[in-house]
Amino acid sequence: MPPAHPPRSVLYVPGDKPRAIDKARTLNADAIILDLEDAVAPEHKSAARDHIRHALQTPWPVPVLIRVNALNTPWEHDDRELALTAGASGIVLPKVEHAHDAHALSLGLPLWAMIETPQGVLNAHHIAAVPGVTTLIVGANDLSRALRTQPHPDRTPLLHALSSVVLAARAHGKTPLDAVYNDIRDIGGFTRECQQGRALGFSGKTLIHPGQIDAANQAFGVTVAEAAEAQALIDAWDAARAEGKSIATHQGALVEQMHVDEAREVLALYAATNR
Ligand SMILES: CC(C)(COP(=O)(O)OP(=O)(O)OC[C@H]1O[C@@H](n2cnc3c(N)ncnc32)[C@H](O)[C@@H]1OP(=O)(O)O)[C@@H](O)C(=O)NCCC(=O)NCCSC(=O)C[C@H](O)C(=O)O
Ligand SMILES: [Mg+2]
Repeated sequence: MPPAHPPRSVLYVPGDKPRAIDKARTLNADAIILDLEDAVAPEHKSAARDHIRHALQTPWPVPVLIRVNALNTPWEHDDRELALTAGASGIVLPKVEHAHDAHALSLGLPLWAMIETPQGVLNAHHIAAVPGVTTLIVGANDLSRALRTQPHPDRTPLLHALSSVVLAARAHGKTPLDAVYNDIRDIGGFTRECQQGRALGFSGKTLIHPGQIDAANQAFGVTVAEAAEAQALIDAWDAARAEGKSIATHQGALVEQMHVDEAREVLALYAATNR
């Protein structure tokens, strides 16, 4: 199922936890990633594939993707076969480092490439340019480890990488999704990180627990007040244009065509997420 709008909230669900998979069906995340990689121990990979195949036999209300194991792992062949035949909405490929990695998993399905290594960040522009790649996801756990950064509440050590991923995705019209927040008890910290991610230009956030969904939907969504403000700006523009003016002001600020386009996008996201 194609997403109606860029996903605000994308929940990882371990492929070897059928109870969590069943629960995910009832949650209000905008998309689901059924995981075969880091959430699943090697001895559970095979059972996880069976659970995922079974889960995809019944329709889902939102797009469901499969995160396969990285290229050149012992699971690559079986994961690829599942990805090709299970009926997923797309494939999430971890540890993409080069454009040819994305080409290697070109299965005719939308590919969400995880940028979670230094090489991946440096090559994000080339990865985002691959036609089948629709989305870039930051994997901050792997990236922090590879960069030897220290945890920081404002993610200062990762800011360059985070912005590089946004830049690469936006340059190619692809969707950038922010990394997971590991402390499932700390909704305040999670909400602040969502707000930071939105400010940096991400469209949404990847999640690990149902308790994170509402905060992500709110942070990356449009409030009633934001929608009203967008409409007021458009009204000011329309009034100015009706008077033959080329530009307008709204509440003392300059309004040009790009602000109107932005306001229309805000209204479109509001409409798509408030049906
Ligand atoms: C982190 C968890 C292991 C915590 O699990 P648990 O202790 O069971 O949490 P709760 O008791 O609070 O769970 C309450 C109910 O919610 C269900 N649940 C929990 N998590 C999920 C989920 N992700 N999807 C669907 N449902 C979920 C529980 O089953 C309970 O249900 P019920 O019993 O019916 O009431 C756990 O949350 C978890 O496993 N999360 C996902 C971890 C994961 O997927 N990790 C891999 C992706 S993140 C990653 O790899 C990062 C990236 O690559 C990087 O490098 O940064
Ligand atoms: Mg990772």
